[in-house]
Parts: sequence; C-alpha cells; structure tokens
Amino acid sequence: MNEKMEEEEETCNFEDMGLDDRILKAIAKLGWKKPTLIQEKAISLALEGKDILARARTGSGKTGSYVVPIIHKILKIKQRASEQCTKALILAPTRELCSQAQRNIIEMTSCCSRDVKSVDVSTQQPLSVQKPLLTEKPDIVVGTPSRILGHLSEGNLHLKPGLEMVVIDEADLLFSFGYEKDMKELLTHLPESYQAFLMSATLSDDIKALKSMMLHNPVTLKLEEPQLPTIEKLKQFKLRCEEEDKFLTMYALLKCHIVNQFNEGRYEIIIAADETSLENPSNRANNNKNKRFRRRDYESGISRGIDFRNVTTIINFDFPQSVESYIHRVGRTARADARGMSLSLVCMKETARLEEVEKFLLDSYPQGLTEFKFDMEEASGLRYRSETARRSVTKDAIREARRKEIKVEMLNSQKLKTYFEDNPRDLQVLKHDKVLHVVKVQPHLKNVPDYLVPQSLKNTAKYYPMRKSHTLANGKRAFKSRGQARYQKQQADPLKSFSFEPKKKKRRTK
Ligand SMILES: Nc1ncnc2c1ncn2[C@@H]1O[C@H](COP(=O)(O)OP(=O)(O)OP(=O)(O)O)[C@@H](O)[C@H]1O
Repeated sequence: MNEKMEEEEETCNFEDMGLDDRILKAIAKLGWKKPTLIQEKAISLALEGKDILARARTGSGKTGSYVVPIIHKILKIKQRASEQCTKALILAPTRELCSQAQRNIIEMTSCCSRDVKSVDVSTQQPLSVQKPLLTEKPDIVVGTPSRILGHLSEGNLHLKPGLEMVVIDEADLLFSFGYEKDMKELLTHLPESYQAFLMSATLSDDIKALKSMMLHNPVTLKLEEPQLPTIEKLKQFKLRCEEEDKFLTMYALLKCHIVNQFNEGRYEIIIAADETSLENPSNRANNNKNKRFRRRDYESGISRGIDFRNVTTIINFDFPQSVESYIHRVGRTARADARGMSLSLVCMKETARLEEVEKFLLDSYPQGLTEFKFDMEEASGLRYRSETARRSVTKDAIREARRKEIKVEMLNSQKLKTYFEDNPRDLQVLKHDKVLHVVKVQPHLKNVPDYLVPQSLKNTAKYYPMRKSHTLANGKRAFKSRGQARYQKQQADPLKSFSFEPKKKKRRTK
C-alpha cells in the first residue's frame, strides 16, 4: 500500500480552502477563526478525494476535519440534482461520540439545513421507531457499528446505492469495544468504492487492521505536535499529599475555593466523573458475563473524546492509571484554541505513575508538572469538617439523592405527562412516595469561617483562566452574572415586571 507522509506547509484560512459559502458562514457563527493543524491538512486532502488516516492529539478539532469536507462534498453533489440517497456514514464507538458528531454536523449545516439532512441512530430507541427517519434517506447517517448493522440487517438502511464517504471516529477504540465482527459484517453492505477517513488519537495495531480493511492508498496524517497543548495554553499542577489527606485537600479546594468561584459565576457547572476502566475497556468486558449488557454499557460510557465545552479546570483526585489516560483526562480542557488548567493530587503510591507522565511530557514540559503551592498544615483546621462531610456520604445517602433526582425528572417529564393524565393514581403515588432514608443536613457545616480558610487558597484565582472562551461568536458573553440573572428572572415574572403608568390627563385648554 502506497503511503505518503504529508509535510508541513504554510498555515491557511478556511476562506482559502474553496469551501461552500454556507459552510464558511456556519464556521463564522461558531467563532472558529482559523483551522486547527489537523483541519488545515485534512480538509484539503479530503476535498481532493483522498482516503485519510489521521492521528492527532485529543481536542485538536478532528471532528471538524471530516465534517467540513463531507458537507462541502454533499452540497456539491446536490448541485447535480442527483437522486436522494445516503452519501456519508459516520461510525463511532459510543453513543456520546455519535451525538457529538451529530451536534457538529448540525452546527456546520446551520446555514444549509434544508439541503443536508443527517440522522443519529445511536440513540436507545428501538430500530422500528428510527426506521421512518431512515426512509427519507438522510444524506448523513451517524451511529455505532452495532446500530448501523441492525438497521442494515432490518433493511431500513441501504448504503450500496450512493454511499460516497465513510468515517470511523475514535477508530482505535472500535476493536477494543468489541466491534471487530460487526465491522467485518458491515463492510459487506458498503459499495465497492468510497472515500474513507479513520480518525484516531493513537496509531495502534487495531488501526493497522482497520486501515487494511477500509482504506485505499491513504494519506497518513501523523501530526508531530505534542500530545497536550503548550504550557502557555495548559497549566498542569501537581500536589503531593498523603492518600488519607486527599479528601481533606479536595474539601478545602471545593469548599473554600471552587464553590466560591462557582458562586461568583466563574463556572457554570462542576462535573464529577469516575473513570469506569477507561484505560482498558477489555478488562471490563472480561468481568461481564452478559454480552448484551456489555455492549450497551460501552455505548453509554463517558469516555475518551467527549467534548465538554469550555472546561477550565480538571482535577485528578486519583492519579490516572496510565499516560494515555492522563492525556485524555487532562485533554478535556484547553481544547482547540481555549486555555485551561489541571491539578493532580499525587500520593506516595502514585509517584511512579506521575514520573511516567512527566517523562512522557518532557519535551513540552521540561520542568515537569508545576508544584501547586498548598500547605497541608493550613488545612488542618478543616480536618474535622472534612471527616464529618465524608462520613455523611453513605451509599444510602447517594441512593436517596439519586432517587430524588429521578422523581423530579419524572414529575417534570413532558413524555410522561400524558401517561400521568391517563393514570392520575400513579402520579399521586409518585408524589407521595415516602423517603426511605433521611439525609441529615448539617447546617453548621454550610459556611466556612474565614479563619479556617487556608491562606494559600484565599488568593489562587489567578491560576484559573477567566472564561473568555465563553464569549460567543456574536461578541456577547455566554454566561450571565448573578445580577443579570436576577434581573432577567425578575423581568420574566409578570407580577414583578408589571409597571403601570397612569395616563396623563390632558390639560384643558381654555
Ligand atoms: N478551528 C477551530 N477553532 C476553534 N475551535 C475549534 C476549531 N475546531 C474545533 N474546535 C472546537 O474544539 C473542540 C474540540 O474539537 P473536537 O471534539 O473535534 O476535537 P477532537 O480532536 O475530536 O478531540 P478528541 O480526540 O478528544 O475527540 C470542540 O469544542 C470544537 O468545537
């Protein structure tokens, strides 16, 4: 197989790529000023019709690098007024990744949504419910290999007449998620020739196998850029502490710092996520006897490649199990042209893993991760509080909190509204459902008196990038200050915003 390694060229703009005006408009709406390195290389090659195997670091804009040329080509094909058929197939290993690709397509077709239709079939609806969506022969179909295969086998989807492009996103995960057999079968449903794109963060053996299965004389784009953004864009900190002090540190950070910043409006959301064996999904597979469950489980995981937008800070409570996992966790921030920071808590037994990461990042971070200046002694006043807080987070308390959330979701659900109208007794039962376990609220822990706040946490705001990235393309800020939010809420409430000005009496002119 002939391969060409692309050489670095001068940077260019989206306008120089000869893209359809409607795409350029959508790109401007998104506020993308210039293509990322991978987009710069891949888009023009894709427009030339080349098969592409692209390896680029996480957050480098790989999705845009295939979505843009696909839409451009579809718009071109449509000018020839050809018969409606599915022209592009996008495969990704999880539902979240599929919906992310679909979101990108929707954003990129915002100025040509009538001309380019796309459907994401990875959602959990039964195949029969999705069938009508496919009857329209959408231009782009997105899905996990198993869902696509399901629709092909049911005869809901036909790819042989007219399919021109196939993408496999996060391709290196596909086989480890157990899709090898599905992929082989899926290939039998594809036409003889099509343009293919394999997008991956690594070039593993699985990728080589996929490459020989799918690509014809591909261009390999192996961008020689560091795995993480430069030190100017991404500040990486480490804090060494005893394992048992991690909760105390986290408590101090959360209670005295992060929550304050949250209340000041610096963040809108704090996400806590565990890492369900992200490093090696096959481990999870071995522990699961039920294959059906396993597949379902994989498809719903918060995993690599998920693009949480505008993440400013990543905190690694447990140090990641491998270099790869570190890269992917920290890579959730400072994506594309944004900035961010990470803080890793490192206990004695994790030191070796930290050293591995620092060795790996040596070229771009020669000094290693920066020490986060925090004196554990200063936090000792919080020890009692952190222990009390920790003891109150029991399994029962978590279950009860989750139950409450689900109940609120059900009561507010539009989909269940008609069901509850038909079955009012069920609604009453749900409303009066008894709490099984009372979660003790400890009001004295609510506020931390100033004398307990560690000195070093009183003035750390400078580490956290202000949310400049939340500025929208139209120049407006994407978040509201508390004052603004209060004002808008008040304005929305007719009882509060109502104003009455009595009509001025006309003076009688004599
Ligand atoms: N040219 C650009 N300018 C500014 N932002 C961009 C550009 N291209 C993509 N982005 C934004 O950067 C973020 C990361 O893009 P994307 O998810 O495509 O990265 P990725 O390389 O696929 O990462 P991963 O491997 O983790 O999935 C997205 O929020 C996207 O909207």
